Amino acid sequence: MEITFEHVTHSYNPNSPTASLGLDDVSFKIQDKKFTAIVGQTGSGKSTLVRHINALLKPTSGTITVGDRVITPETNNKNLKPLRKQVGMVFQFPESQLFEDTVEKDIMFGPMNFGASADEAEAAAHKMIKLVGLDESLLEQSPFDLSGGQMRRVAIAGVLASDPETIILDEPTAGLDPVGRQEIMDLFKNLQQEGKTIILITHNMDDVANYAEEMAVIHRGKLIAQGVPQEVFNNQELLQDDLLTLPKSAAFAKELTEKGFSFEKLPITINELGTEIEQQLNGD
Ligand SMILES: Nc1ncnc2c1ncn2[C@@H]1O[C@H](COP(=O)(O)OP(=O)(O)OP(=O)(O)O)[C@@H](O)[C@H]1O
Repeated sequence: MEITFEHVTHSYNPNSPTASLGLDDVSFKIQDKKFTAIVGQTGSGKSTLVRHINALLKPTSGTITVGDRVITPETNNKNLKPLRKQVGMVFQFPESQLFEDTVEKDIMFGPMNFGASADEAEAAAHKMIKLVGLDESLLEQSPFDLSGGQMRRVAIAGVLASDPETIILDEPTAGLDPVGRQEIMDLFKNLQQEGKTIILITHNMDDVANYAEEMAVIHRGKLIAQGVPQEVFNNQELLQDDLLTLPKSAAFAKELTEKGFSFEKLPITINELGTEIEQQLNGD
């Protein structure tokens, strides 16, 4: 689904002395079936931004269009189920939202809430537990007997079980070990290749470089850059003003420029870096 923000401003506690601006006149498009990363410093407004996509937050002014649904300041909370089914959200530390006494019931909760029969929801639980790399035997266990990484996967399976068209991931791999992180990121990439729209909030620039096709940079509630990662990570103004950190490969390439290498554009992945170095050593 294409998602369009038009002049979206969000003020927390408007008309009160504690009012704070979460988003400030943001306009941009998130393309259908693409993998888009949202980056920015802590407190820049990333979570505020994505919470408008399934109307968990309403704009103070402006509109958000999600497929054929338009969200405005007047949107009320009735009839949001179709939107919430279309747009699945994996929150930060989603395992904190597990609450049923078995893993199976936890994964079945979403689909049943959206109208699936118990049989359909059970079939979805069996499919999703395998998809997130866990053994089906865990379905009968209490989610609270699992490791942190397993709980995280169960929570993700619960969101996927409703088969949302768009999946929003708010730092889904925070606190996971590198192998677990890569497995989860590969899962999201596979889902995107199967036709889902993926929106990822992350502080990990290597994940952006390796997985995202588009990225948006938020700073103090404003959208300050958007484009393909290779272009955005080569935006000198953002780098000079410390509004963006570089992926490891690009940072390493930058250091190599002091050792006689030169790059027309900083390579952002290890593969690109390897190819560039090889060509330069061979004098190509
Ligand atoms: N419920 C709230 N009430 C008041 N202000 C809030 C609330 N939630 C967020 N804010 C403020 O809105 C701004 C944006 O916060 P937001 O959580 O969207 O940032 P973020 O980029 O997701 O941060 P992080 O990377 O730390 O998760 C911050 O100044 C924050 O203090």
